[in-house]
Amino acid sequence: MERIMDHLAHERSKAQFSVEEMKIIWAGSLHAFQVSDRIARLVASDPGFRKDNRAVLSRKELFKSALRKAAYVWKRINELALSEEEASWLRFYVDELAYAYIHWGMFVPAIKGSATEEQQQKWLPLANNMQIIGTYAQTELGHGSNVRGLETTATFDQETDEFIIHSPTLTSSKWWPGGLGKVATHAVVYARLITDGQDYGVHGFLVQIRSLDDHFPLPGVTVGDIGMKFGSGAFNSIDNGFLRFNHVRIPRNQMLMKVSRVTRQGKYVESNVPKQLLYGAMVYVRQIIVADASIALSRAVCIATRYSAVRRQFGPPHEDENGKGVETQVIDYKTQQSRLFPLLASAYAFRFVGEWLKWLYTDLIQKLEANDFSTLPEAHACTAGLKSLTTSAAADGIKECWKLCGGHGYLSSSGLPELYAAFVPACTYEGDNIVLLLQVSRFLMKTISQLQTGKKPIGTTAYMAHVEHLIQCRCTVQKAEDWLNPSVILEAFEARAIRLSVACAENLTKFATPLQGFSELSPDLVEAAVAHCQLIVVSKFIEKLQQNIEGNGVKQQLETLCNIYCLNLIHKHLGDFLSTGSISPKQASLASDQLRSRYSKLRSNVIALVDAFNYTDHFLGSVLGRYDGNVYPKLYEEAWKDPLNDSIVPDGYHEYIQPLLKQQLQNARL
Ligand SMILES: CC(C)(COP(=O)(O)OP(=O)(O)OC[C@H]1O[C@@H](n2cnc3c(N)ncnc32)[C@H](O)[C@@H]1OP(=O)(O)O)[C@@H](O)C(=O)NCCC(=O)NCCSC(=O)/C=C/CC(=O)O
Ligand SMILES: Cc1cc2nc3c(=O)[nH]c(=O)nc-3n(C[C@H](O)[C@H](O)[C@H](O)COP(=O)(O)OP(=O)(O)OC[C@H]3O[C@@H](n4cnc5c(N)ncnc54)[C@H](O)[C@@H]3O)c2cc1C
Repeated sequence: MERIMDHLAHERSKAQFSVEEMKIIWAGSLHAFQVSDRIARLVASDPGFRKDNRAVLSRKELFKSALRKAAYVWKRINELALSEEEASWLRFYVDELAYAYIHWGMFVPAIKGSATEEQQQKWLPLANNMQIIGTYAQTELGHGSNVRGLETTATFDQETDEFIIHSPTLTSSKWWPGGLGKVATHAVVYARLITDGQDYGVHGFLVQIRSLDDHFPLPGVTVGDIGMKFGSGAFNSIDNGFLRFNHVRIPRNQMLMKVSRVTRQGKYVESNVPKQLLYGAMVYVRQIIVADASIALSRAVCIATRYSAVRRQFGPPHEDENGKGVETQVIDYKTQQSRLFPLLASAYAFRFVGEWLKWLYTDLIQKLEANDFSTLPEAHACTAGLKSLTTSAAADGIKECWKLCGGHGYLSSSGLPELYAAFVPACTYEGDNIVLLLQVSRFLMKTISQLQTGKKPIGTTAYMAHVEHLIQCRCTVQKAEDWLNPSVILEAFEARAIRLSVACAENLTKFATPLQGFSELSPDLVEAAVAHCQLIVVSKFIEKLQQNIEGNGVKQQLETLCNIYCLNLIHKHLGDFLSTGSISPKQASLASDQLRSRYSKLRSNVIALVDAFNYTDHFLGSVLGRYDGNVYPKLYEEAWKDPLNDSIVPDGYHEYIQPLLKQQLQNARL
């Protein structure tokens, strides 16, 4: 036991940089670090937030436990008079999915984004004080990605000045909204607005669904939970629900009227605000999900890295500090490094691109407030594309992390199965990842067609202004060290992205209609979108390194991580880089040489780099990822806690094992 604990301490002593300074870089600022650190410790030390028994609870127990915790969170927020920032850290570190997640994450943002000032004044205080609990009811049983295809209707009745909300078919039943099944009292419901016999398409409506007195569904409302979901724990603590309306009436002023409104006379009036703002809550949440992806991936990487330093298998005998022969740490296998270190680099890359996306979103909101809608298409493309790119990579990365931990990674007590089960639906919710990449490719094709009209591309597509150069330029790398030059890397990624996009644009002209072309070429369009989004991540990482980064050795570590992130992408997408002629086979081979050398450079710093995430053992929820590295005794202790070990002889022995053994013994004796 002592040896293992000493072992991680020894790893920490090898770090060539200031972990404390890196913690601040990871958190985003000294202030963010201090607040999050304080709240993380507060949660970890409060037995009311215990979560180590989640995997063995039944669905009903798990759900009730999540309700208890959500109520306790609210109590503590009020008792401690936490600020909004502190409260959101508290919810984050409690790490239990419950109705509050959708209430704060989507219901409140939907009201803020789509309701008029007057409506916000009425509804936001109710929501902010939890006098009502809300959900976001958009998806239907038959319609998820295709929002324009939603069937629920909201028909204006001029006589009573009300909308009649109705589910005309089974497929129009709302399906999936979180917190809807058993908890929410209100919902922002997306429905087709019909007035004067005309269908004006999908709009948002605020609908009360349960009584505030006895919690029963209101007349005309049928509501329930959609059933168990993938994995134990994870999303099963939340009541994703179904909802049907049978001619439910709501006052006209419960239509969210920022984008358009219906007058007392039933006239549909559009404002000067683009109708896409109705989808504003999705842009907001997609931006947050990018930050979530870096957190989910960094948690898994922290577990896999610490465990890889503790775990020893095979190898020439080494001597430990006491001169005793020991096996090789699995982290020293080059295969382990080539699977793990790019994930560590990705966690940092996603953190920084998430930071930038938050800035882009804040900038968008400021512009929208000033009636400047010019950056909305780019913000939509960036949030959609980066949500897709980072969640797919993080979900795959978490899965890889459990494999990196071998058999023990498959144990619930490793924390990895639940982390994976809780995170993998991020590839689907808030927009299926492929559907979102197709949105990016549409934006790219539009940008390319506008180049011919002389329109100057801006923001993340600014590189397209250099199309003539990027189409014919040759990568200048001649030796492995040349791959450490950020401008060389950037140009290779720009060349690959633009060449894939231009090839798609040219191929699209060969089809009878754009629709047919988009359909036939959609796999290529998705690849072009991925290349563009990877370029954004690469360029934002490089930009981060150009900032003033303080702390002994911190910048050097970030440079190595950035090199690994970029070179590993080249290695993974070599087909694209070679087929577009963005680099040559010889240069690809030099990139691999450089990548191997970066792994060796990073090796002694990896434990400190995951320590910089500053995750408490409570938040990590993993025996394998414990800070002290004391894995084996704790695994043994955890095994004893399983309910199956409550009794020596298992329940069922007398019914099923004993008679079987007896029968077989008798048969043998005959
Ligand atoms: C697939 C989508 C994006 C739209 O497809 P489509 O029908 O082709 O286009 P539209 O006619 O709707 O759009 C016209 C125009 O607007 C652009 N646009 C689309 N969305 C946005 C947006 N959010 N912001 C700004 N602009 C937008 C679009 O690109 C078109 O531009 P053009 O210039 O080409 O005309 C859409 O239907 C969609 O978003 N589908 C995904 C559905 C989804 O994400 N649902 C989320 C439900 S809530 C949820 O999942 C909650 C989960 C819980 C949790 O978060 O934990
Ligand atoms: C855990 C979880 C929580 C959720 N919470 C909510 C919530 O709170 N509120 C809410 O309203 N919704 C919620 N959803 C629903 C979610 O938003 C939808 O599942 C999502 O938008 C995808 O839609 P879908 O499930 O209908 O998939 P589909 O659109 O049916 O996708 C199925 C397949 O078809 C492919 N596909 C679809 N369209 C195209 C296309 N045009 N081109 C190429 N391929 C295509 C997809 O790539 C996918 O492979 C939640 C979902 C999950 C899993």
